[in-house]
Amino acid sequence: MITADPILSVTDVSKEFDVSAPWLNRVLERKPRLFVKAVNDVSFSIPRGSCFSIVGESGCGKSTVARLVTGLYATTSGDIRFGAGAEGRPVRVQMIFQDPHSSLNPRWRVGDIIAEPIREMKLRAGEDKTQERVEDLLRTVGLAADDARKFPHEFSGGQRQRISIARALASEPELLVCDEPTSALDVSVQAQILNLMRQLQQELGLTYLFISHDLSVVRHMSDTIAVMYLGQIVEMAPADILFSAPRHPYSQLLLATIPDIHDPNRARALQTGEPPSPLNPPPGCTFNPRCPLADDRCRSDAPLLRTEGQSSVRCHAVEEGRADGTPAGKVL
Ligand SMILES: Nc1ncnc2c1ncn2[C@@H]1O[C@H](COP(=O)(O)OP(=O)(O)OP(=O)(O)O)[C@@H](O)[C@H]1O
Repeated sequence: MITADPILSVTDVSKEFDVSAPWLNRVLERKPRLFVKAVNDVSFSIPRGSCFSIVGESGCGKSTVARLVTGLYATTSGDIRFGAGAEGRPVRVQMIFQDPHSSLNPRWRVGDIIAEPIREMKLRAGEDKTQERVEDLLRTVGLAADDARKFPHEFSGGQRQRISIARALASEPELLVCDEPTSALDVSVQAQILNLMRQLQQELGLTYLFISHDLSVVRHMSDTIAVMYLGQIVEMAPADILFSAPRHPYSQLLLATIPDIHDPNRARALQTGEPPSPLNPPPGCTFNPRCPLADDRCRSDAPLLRTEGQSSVRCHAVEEGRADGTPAGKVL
C-alpha cells in the first residue's frame, strides 16, 4: 500500500567529482582543476510503498544518485533524509546491482551469501533459525531450498539475480535501491525478474528506487518517473502521464526510441546525437544542442524545473507553450 508519508526525501542534492590531473602535472603543465557535476540540484521524494524510477542515457547521473542515497558517496551539497518528520528516522536500505556475477562472492555457497546479513545483524537467534530463514528466502525468490548448498557459478544470470534479491531481502529492508537490476539479462528473463520484484513489493510492502536507461523496463514498475539529462531532472511525472503525454523534448526522444515491433527502423533512425560532456556542459539549457525547439533563450538561459499539476518540467519551450503537440518523431 502506498502511503503519503515519504520514506526518502532528496532536496537540492548535487555531487561533484574532482577529475583533475595529479597535483604535480597540474602545476608543471599549468592545468586548472577539473570537476564533473554528475548530479546537479536534484530533488524528489518517494512515498512509502511506491516505486520511483530514474531514467536517462548513460552518464546522466542515475547511478550517482543511487550511490548517494545508499551512502556510498557523500553529497557535495543538499540533503538526503529518510523517513518523515524533521529528524527523520533510520530506514533499512539495500541495493541491488546490475551484474549479479560480480556482486556475489564466487567462493561462498549461496546459503552463506544469503545468511551473512542475517548473522551480521543478528536478525535470527541461532543457526537453525538462520538456515530456516535462508530456505524461506530462496523459496520467496523462486529458487529451491536445496540451492543453498550450491555455488553462484552453478546458476544462470537470472537465477543469480534472484540470489542477489534474496540476499538483499535477508536484512529486511524497507527501501530497495535497484541500479539497472535487469540490464545484463535476456529480455524474457528480464520480464521474470521484473514480475518477481513487483510481486515482492506487494507482498512485503517494499519501496523501490529503480534506476534504468530503458523506459520500457520501468513502465510497468513505476508510480513516478524522473527523466534525467546531464545531471538534472528534466521531467518528473506519474508513470501513466509520462507515457501518454511526455512534455520535455528529451522525454519524447526517449519514448520514441523504445523499439517498436511494428517499425524496427524507427528507434535507430531517431538515435542520433550524443549527450554533451558533463565536464563542459553547454550554456543555457543543457539539452539545447539536440533539441529541435531550441531558440536563443534556450542557448543562453538555464530553464528551471516548473511544476504544473502532477508533473514538473524543465524547458523554456514547454513553459512558453511552444512544445505542446510536438510529435515525438520530429525530435532529432
Ligand atoms: N567516481 C567518479 N569519478 C569521476 N567521475 C565520475 C565518477 N562516477 C561518475 N562520474 C561521472 O559522473 C557522470 C555521471 O555518471 P553516472 O555513472 O552517475 O551516470 P549513469 O547515468 O548512471 O551512467 P551509467 O548508466 O553509464 O552508469 C559521468 O560523466 C561519469 O563519468
